[in-house]
Amino acid sequence: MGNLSRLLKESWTLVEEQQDKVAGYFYARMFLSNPELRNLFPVTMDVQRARLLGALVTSMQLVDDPDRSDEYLHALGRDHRKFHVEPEHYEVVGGALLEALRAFAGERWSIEYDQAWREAYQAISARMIAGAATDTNPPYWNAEVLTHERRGPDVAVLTCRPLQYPLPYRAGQYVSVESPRHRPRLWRTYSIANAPDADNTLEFHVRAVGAGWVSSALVRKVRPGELLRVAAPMGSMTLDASSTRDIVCVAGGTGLAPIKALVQELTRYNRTRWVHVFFGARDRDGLYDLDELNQLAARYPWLSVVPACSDDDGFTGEQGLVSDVVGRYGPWAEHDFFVSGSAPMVRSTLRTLAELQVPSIRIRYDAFSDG
Ligand SMILES: NC(=O)C1=CN([C@@H]2O[C@H](COP(=O)(O)OP(=O)(O)OC[C@H]3O[C@@H](n4cnc5c(N)ncnc54)[C@H](O)[C@@H]3O)[C@@H](O)[C@H]2O)C=CC1
Repeated sequence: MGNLSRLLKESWTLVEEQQDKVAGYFYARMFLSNPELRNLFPVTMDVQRARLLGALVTSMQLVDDPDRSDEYLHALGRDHRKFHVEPEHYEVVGGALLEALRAFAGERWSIEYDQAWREAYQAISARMIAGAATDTNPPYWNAEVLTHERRGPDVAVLTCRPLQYPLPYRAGQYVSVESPRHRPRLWRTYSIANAPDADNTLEFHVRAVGAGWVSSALVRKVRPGELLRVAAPMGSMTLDASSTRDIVCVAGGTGLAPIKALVQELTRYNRTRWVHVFFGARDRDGLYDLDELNQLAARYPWLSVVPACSDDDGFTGEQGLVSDVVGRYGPWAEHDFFVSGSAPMVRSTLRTLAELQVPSIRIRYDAFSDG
């Protein structure tokens, strides 16, 4: 670990347990010094509160890994154009962040820590600003909802189409989505569940969970004909067309979305790579897209699908967490992996794969937040 990243981690431990208060103070400072910034944020701040601070801290942790962070931060800068963020706003956010950290770290805060956060923030914001500046696309796309299908009490599969410009993306990537009618200024990330196609349709798989405000609106309120806003694509869980390795996809719940897009892309050119999809859900109803996956498997001989239920004794297929089920098959040492689901599901799957000696360089996944 480099010195900068050590200083950041060390100083973060001074405030980590008071994150909520740090976030509250951070926003208060920001809005006090620049009241016009308040309009960039949702009316109700509950959900937003931990977001910006959380994203800043995650970005800080990437400072040691310029290759990974460059691509990520350029994309994040492009994505932030949807908030109408201007370069000068970055300075205000940086100032408020430092004030909040200083206020809560107390006497143990040092000049060294102060400089480390300044330096890291400067590097991050420069890359985000550069990413935004080179983007010639609109800050977001207005997209009309075409179809909306409930697949169980909490899950919906919906499709939409950008109105004016096509949205360029790669299969496996994700975008932020806003419903201006039902949840103005609240954005939540979803993977696009289909590969890019000529009619520019985008498919999303959404589960309404707990405090997930945007997700509950997308499942329960949004109807065909309404407009959504969709921001710039992000994420690196994409296919390497030059690889000749066979593929294993591990999906938990609606984490199936990007896997479905990857499989669809493979149907266009794959002849030689075996593709195994493990699809885990709590119960049979949670296997909301299994019929379509089975139809694809019937049509493409290189595709196999293994469904698994973790909380359904009556299910006759595989039982258990999908992260364990994948470990019962194999051997997997020569495969490319794609993993998608909740953060705990991704962590458990990575542990299983590490035990099976799968080199981490062959595993692709994107960190995803719920909301
Ligand atoms: N909607 C989308 O476009 C995308 C969603 N995601 C994420 O996927 C998740 C899907 O959530 P739900 O559908 O509610 O799935 P869920 O929480 O019901 O889990 C489905 C299955 O995932 C596995 N799993 C869950 N927790 C696990 C753990 N701690 N260890 C090992 N395996 C575990 C189990 O096999 C379980 O049956 C969400 O966290 C969402 O953010 C990820 C990528 C895209």
